[in-house]
Amino acid sequence: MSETATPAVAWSDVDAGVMTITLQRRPANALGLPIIDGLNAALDAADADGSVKVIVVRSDIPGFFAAGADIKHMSAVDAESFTAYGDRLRGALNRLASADRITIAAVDGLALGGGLELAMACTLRVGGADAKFGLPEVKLGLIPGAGGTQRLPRLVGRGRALDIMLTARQVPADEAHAIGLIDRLVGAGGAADAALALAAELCTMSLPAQRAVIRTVDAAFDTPLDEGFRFEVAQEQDLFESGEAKEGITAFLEKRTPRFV
Ligand SMILES: CCCCCCCCCCCCC/C=C/C(=O)SCCNC(=O)CCNC(=O)[C@H](O)C(C)(C)COP(=O)(O)OP(=O)(O)OC[C@H]1O[C@@H](n2cnc3c(N)ncnc32)[C@H](O)[C@@H]1OP(=O)(O)O
Repeated sequence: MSETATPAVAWSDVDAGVMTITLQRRPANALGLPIIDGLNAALDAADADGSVKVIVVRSDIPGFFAAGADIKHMSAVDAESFTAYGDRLRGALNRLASADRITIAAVDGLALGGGLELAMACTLRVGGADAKFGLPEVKLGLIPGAGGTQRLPRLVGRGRALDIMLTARQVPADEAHAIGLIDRLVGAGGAADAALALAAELCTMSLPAQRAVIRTVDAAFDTPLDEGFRFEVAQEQDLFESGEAKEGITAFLEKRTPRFV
């Protein structure tokens, strides 16, 4: 089937607070404009629907989550276009990273270059045992220019990040889980189902409280400790005065499941 017949990105209706975004651009989910624009369209749909609490990003291409920026297109653009297209890719990934909801990358197969940078822009990562991860840009004379040099060290530490980026090697899923690059390791081919199960579990909690946890944890990487403690207290205070905390505390005392918004 031609690429034009099948959109590069599809997204589901919202099911109990969960939206699934599926990357389906053959042959390798190369991150060219079809995927960049499709990802933005999917995020527009999520923003338009106030009921989305968790987004799962998965691939429908066997063997690939996403193989990175589109090298075929890269060979055909000049420096100005390279930067312009790069800005569009970076914009889409940063929009994913700042989505006002939890995002989970479900990785079966290869997540390389911009494909891993897309996964690292998500809140959490679930990897199947057959998944492999890498930032091989130095093989192309480039660097991971869609957030990889900033997000990978924050996830795995400076030394491991340099090892992965300087050697351009592919990191198997069990190692990726051991070093903190992925958060859940499941059976081969099982990442999407496991991510959806995790999403359902997350949807039973308070999203405003989860957003505050993400904000305060992310602040820890760029904030002196005392300032971070103050930020944490301020977040806690705001939540305690919110209806969410009142519902959560009341539900506990009434021995029932909280009904969060
Ligand atoms: C209009 C938009 C323009 C976009 C371009 C400009 C954007 C600029 C962005 C700025 C940079 C941001 C930072 C990100 C940078 C990157 O991500 S650079 C790319 C990093 N990724 C890689 O280096 C991986 C390249 N691929 C491979 O190494 C191998 O393909 C593989 C993944 C290891 C699989 O190997 P194998 O099983 O042998 O299969 P292949 O035959 O090699 O591949 C199958 C088909 O898939 C195509 N393909 C694979 N990767 C890409 C890719 N990244 N871009 C485009 N196409 C890719 C490959 O060409 C094969 O296609 P066919 O030959 O047509 O079958």
